[in-house]
Amino acid sequence: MEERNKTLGEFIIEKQEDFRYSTGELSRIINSIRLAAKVVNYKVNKAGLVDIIGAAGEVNIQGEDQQKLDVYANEIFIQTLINREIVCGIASEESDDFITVCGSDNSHSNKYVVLMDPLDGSSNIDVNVSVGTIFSVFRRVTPVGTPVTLEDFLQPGTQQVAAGYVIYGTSTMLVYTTGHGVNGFTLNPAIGTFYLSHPNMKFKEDGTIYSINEGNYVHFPQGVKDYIKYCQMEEGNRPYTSRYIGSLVSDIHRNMIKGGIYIYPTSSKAPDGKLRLMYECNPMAFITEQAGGKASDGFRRILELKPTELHQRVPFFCGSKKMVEKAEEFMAKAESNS
Ligand SMILES: O=P(O)(O)OC[C@H]1O[C@](O)(COP(=O)(O)O)[C@@H](O)[C@@H]1O
Ligand SMILES: [Mg+2]
Ligand SMILES: [Mg+2]
Repeated sequence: MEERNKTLGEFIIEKQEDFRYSTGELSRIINSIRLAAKVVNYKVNKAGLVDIIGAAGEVNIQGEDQQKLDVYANEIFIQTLINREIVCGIASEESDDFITVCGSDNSHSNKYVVLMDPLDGSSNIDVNVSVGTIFSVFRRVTPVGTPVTLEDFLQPGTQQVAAGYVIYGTSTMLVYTTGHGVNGFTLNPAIGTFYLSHPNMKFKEDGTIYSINEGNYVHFPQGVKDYIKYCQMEEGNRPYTSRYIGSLVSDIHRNMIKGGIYIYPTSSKAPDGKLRLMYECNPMAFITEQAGGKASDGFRRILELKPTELHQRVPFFCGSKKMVEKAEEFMAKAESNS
């Protein structure tokens, strides 16, 4: 069958042997994410019609006003994973603590935990701009048959067995890796099937797009200010193009296809940065590296950071390898001059 016409289901069955742990559980997790994404997509596409825009009236553990779609997406993904009894634990941006999934036989027999940002880009919901979902999968480290512990979640990103994102944009796509490259599937809404539309996705080694919220310029570290000025200088293929959607998934997806860098640095307003290591930076870093790009906190490889808290934030530099390396040069130079 022509590669592009392959469905996600056919792809998973064929690649079964590619999974780092060739077990049906991992493919069933990806399939469950697919099913939940279709349900969320239905609402996202009709947000204005079905009154799922606006604030839900609660503040989440991040101290952010939860949007109705944050809450809805969180419930759909969590319930789907629980009902299909394929994971032993779930952590979410929208849930204070991790969720233990013991199974109907109370056996805690499953081997994988899923961490997720159920709705990424919340500020875009009310203005009809693309949003996403991000997920990360680890194999538990405590004994199967016992309740999961925080230790099963707080693993360095290098231990991920799968990671992916859904982008609810001009089309809905599921992009994921199991450690053997990155593949993108586009939903055909007429029949509700995802088709392999972007096989073996790769980051261009260099690029001319930089994505950063320049409104915070005055609050940025000197190295970031110096890199922004570098991007804006008239020299060679610069000035670069500035593109910032305000949805991590969308900005990184575009930069992967066109070449570019996304930066969410520390600032006097966000001393650790804004993005969360466990369910935003780790999964996007795994995908980025699998696509030949680079992801760091400006100094250290994201995937090697040892997590200490479920919702911890880190600075995030992610994208085309040469662009991230150039930004890291400016960070190191500013550090040595300080
Ligand atoms: O509005 P800011 O501060 O530039 O932050 C935008 C960033 O915040 C986020 O929306 C954070 O994700 P959530 O929407 O899941 O909280 C990213 O998707 C996006 O890149
Ligand atoms: Mg997010
Ligand atoms: Mg979110």
